[in-house]
Amino acid sequence: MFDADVIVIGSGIGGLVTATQLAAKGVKVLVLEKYLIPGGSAGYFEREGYRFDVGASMIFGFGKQGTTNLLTRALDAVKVQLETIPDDVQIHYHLPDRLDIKVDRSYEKFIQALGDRFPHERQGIRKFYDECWKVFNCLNAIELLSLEEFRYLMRVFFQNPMACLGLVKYLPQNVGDVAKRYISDPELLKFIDMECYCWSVVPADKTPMINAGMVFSDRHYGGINYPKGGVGKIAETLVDGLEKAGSEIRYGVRVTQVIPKSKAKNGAIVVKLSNGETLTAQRVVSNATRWDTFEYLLKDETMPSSEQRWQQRYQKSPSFLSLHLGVKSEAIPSDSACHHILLEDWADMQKSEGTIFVSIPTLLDPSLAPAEHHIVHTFTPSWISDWEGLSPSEYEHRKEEAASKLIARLERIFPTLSQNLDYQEVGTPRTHRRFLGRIDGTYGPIPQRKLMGLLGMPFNRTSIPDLYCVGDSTFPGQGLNAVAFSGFACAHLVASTLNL
Ligand SMILES: NC(=O)c1ccc[n+]([C@@H]2O[C@H](COP(=O)([O-])OP(=O)(O)OC[C@H]3O[C@@H](n4cnc5c(N)ncnc54)[C@H](O)[C@@H]3O)[C@@H](O)[C@H]2O)c1
Ligand SMILES: CC(C)=CCC/C(C)=C/C=C/C(C)=C/C=C/C(C)=C/C=C/C=C(C)/C=C/C=C(C)/C=C/C=C(\C)CCC=C(C)C
Repeated sequence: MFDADVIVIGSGIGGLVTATQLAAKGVKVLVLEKYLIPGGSAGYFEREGYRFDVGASMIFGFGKQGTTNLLTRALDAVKVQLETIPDDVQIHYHLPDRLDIKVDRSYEKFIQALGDRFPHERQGIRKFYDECWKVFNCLNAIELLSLEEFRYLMRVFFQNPMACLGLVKYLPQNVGDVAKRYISDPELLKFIDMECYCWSVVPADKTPMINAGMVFSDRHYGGINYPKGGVGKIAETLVDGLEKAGSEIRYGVRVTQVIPKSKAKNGAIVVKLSNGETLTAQRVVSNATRWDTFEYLLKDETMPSSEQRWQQRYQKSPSFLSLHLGVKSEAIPSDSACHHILLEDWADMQKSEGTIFVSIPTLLDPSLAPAEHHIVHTFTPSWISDWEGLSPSEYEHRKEEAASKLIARLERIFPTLSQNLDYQEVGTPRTHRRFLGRIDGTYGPIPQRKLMGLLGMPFNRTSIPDLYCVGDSTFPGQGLNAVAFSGFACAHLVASTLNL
């Protein structure tokens, strides 16, 4: 029986980065995953020769230089590598009033294209995106570890005081306020809203400036890079590294309860499994969302007041309705971009099934589909409430109906899509809840109202002794590179409590 120092509940990228970072420091880690494969939202499934990504598809963090390339660094730490394929265009936007913009990997090309569409705002566009670079340059100049660890804060401040002061300045700011300082055209401000919404699922005035600095700059610096073999390879490769470093992962193991050490007989924090087993460790890290951790795994405890306050500040974002399509290659011109955003009416941007996201990873890695075929992974925000209380036949009918509507809308970009369908599978918020173990299938926390940037996001420590949280409901929020940061920070903090 493996005697672990640290137990990590869940093998999402947040959990796996925590586990591998600790394992690289010589800690014995046991990861418990309820599903059959690792990765969570960055997992995959296979059907009829297609390998579909379940969620994450546009991957930041695989750059080669600086300090913000956290996925590259996480793999390097446990001596494993992954081949990636550079994506030349981050997103091709198809927006109302024929606003058609490609975000090129080259910053200058992107700024030129946006300026051509809004010539009267050329200067404002440059100033706004240049300010995002200031945030990124501060982040990319410092070692990225736990902001809860005082010695690190002192060290990083003395090593690079200007970068730290820059970050302190931007931590309480939101994108909307910065954009409005430079830009006044209402249509361009809507475009900036969409630039934020498509990864933060909130408009610019609720999106933290630190996160935008990462996304709007890193796409031109390290770039968007797709892992060869599919997004699932990231988690699989991290698991290889974890095992090489002497730690373990168990699959098909659902944690049902965490018992704080004050209630446990031997004074150590306890984890109970659905098969009746109980395990103890010196520290436990939960990669389940904070809602799942405090409302389900700690259901017998009074909710700590810090968590109650967090729940008042943040709400669950919608989940997604996902359409996994296999299509004949005739439907997709070979010079298409891999990622697209489609919206016909600005009033619908935040509505359920309003904005459509598209990812066609086979344009970068054809091995994910049978020869002469593509994957068209299409998703759109959708609330769990729209899918509950239905009979099995109503549920199936609602899925069919939603899929047909999405396909019809997508024909604005790919006019022969419906004629070329080969495979179709629909995932709903219920699917995300069931397979990813995420409450209501949520994509993560979003501010209830306009907040001060990232200041309200909790870090990794919780008020339950020896229990830590990692993943997208901890600082700095959603995104694989963001949860990788949360994993680096969590492992650093846990290691410091173990005097490593
Ligand atoms: N880039 C993109 O295109 C994109 C798209 C969708 C999602 N994402 C990102 O994916 C990230 C998700 O990462 P994450 O690390 O927060 O977590 P995650 O939700 O991906 O992983 C959590 C893991 O914990 C497991 N788990 C949950 N409860 C459990 C229990 N009780 N017992 C055992 N296992 C349990 C789940 O099965 C899952 O594997 C998010 O940041 C999200 O933004 C990115
Ligand atoms: C000492 C003193 C005085 C002071 C100090 C200060 C400091 C140091 C501070 C610091 C800070 C920090 C470090 C911070 C950090 C941050 C980070 C890292 C962040 C990150 C972020 C990232 C992100 C946000 C990302 C994201 C992404 C995403 C979400 C994506 C998504 C996508 C999707 C959904 C999609 C899609 C689309 C299509 C398909 C089209």
